[in-house]
Amino acid sequence: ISVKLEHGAHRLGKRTDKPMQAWRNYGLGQFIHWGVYAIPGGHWEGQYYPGAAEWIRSWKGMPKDAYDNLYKQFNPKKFNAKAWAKQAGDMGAKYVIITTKHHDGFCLWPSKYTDYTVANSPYKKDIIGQLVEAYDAEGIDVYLYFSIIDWNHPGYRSTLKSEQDRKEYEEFKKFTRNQLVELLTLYPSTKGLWFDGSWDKAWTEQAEFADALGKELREMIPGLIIGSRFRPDDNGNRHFDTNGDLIGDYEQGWERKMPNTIEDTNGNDWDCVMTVPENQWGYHSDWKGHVKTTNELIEMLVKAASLDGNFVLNFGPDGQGNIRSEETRLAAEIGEWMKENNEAVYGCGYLDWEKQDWGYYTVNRETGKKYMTVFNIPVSGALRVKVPGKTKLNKAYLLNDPGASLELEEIHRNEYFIHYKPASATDRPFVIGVETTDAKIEDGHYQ
Ligand SMILES: C[C@@H]1N[C@@H](c2cn(-c3ccccc3)nn2)[C@H](O)[C@@H]1O
Repeated sequence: ISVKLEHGAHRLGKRTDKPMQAWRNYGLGQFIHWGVYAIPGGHWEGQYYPGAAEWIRSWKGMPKDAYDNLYKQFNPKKFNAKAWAKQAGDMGAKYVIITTKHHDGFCLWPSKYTDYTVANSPYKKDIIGQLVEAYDAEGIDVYLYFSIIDWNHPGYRSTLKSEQDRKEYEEFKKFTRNQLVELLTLYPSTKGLWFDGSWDKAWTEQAEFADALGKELREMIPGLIIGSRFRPDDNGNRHFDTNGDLIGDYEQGWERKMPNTIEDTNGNDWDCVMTVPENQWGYHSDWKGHVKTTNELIEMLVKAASLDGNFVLNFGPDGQGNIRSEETRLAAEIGEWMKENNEAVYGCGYLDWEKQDWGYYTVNRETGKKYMTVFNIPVSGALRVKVPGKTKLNKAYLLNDPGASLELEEIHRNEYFIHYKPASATDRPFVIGVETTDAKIEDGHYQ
């Protein structure tokens, strides 16, 4: 039985409107984490900060007032919004999520509700405005990242311990609402908001306020898309309310991790946001540990599409506004692969055929066309394909050579080998298109 909630999920089931259908079909997105944390880039006075670079203010090795004065040095002379948008377009990103304000509270737009903004830095100009314009011009939908946590605002609290806390937090709530209304007013082409830092206990007590705020924002921009990390329900639950229903338009639980099965996704829309190194969102000048390869990232992208999710790859520009060379190379190589294979990603989702070891199935939601993206070629060269009971596999072809059919061998009912040995050694995954029909027998009923 479900309990009555005033501020639980405001909708059950997947949204089917056009803006959400477009969201569902993006496949690949770009995350941009940029702010004053890019200036120290994970170091301070010669000391290496091992944590996530955008969190350096919370590090004991970083004096808070030193950090809070960094904005007086923020003057990214190399910043070129058009170049960033072009690079994202060439990579094949269909949407971008841009940090307007991270946990430190520094605003990349000229907010009139605080002095801690780019307008009061040597750079002066509106960064969000330039990025929105450039990405819109590139045909890449813009989503704005907004952190509820704001270490700069005097009224911010992680928990409310006293009446004084509550009083000051009321000012913080008004400020938060004002900044969000300001952002959607200044940048009305925004397609959605990606909230972060909403885990604090203080915020999870604000069900009524946050529910009303969400309604107000959705009224400002029809079709606005907001994930499950924005607001709590009556009992402080986030992502899923007390009845287990998703609070928001898609599940925002996959940060630096991915679901493995369709069951893991609870049948919801979802996005996975991913860093290139293990855990750096903002610019860190000295990446340590494993840096993901192009093939690893392509596999995450295709795996996400195969499980009805979007994959969002993070970029952390440096203090001058440069995109670093590792990210530039990844964007180019992913883009090269997408140019040839994006038919298996864009507009594609979960095909409920039995998962096989060679890789992932995706199916185009409009056309029903089915794709196999192969990462692991068996030593035999025989790709095993199990199809559902009523399905017959008629043809398999390389996406980049649709004319030539691959040799099919029926093993037994509903199971085939597609014989494939690459002509030359390939170091990238490749896509096989498959054509099927529902298997009927003479008298027209299914076997
Ligand atoms: C999208 C990413 N979310 C932010 C984050 C993640 N976390 C966090 C905090 C505690 C445990 C696990 C994750 N805190 N802030 C990161 O700073 C980045 O913005």
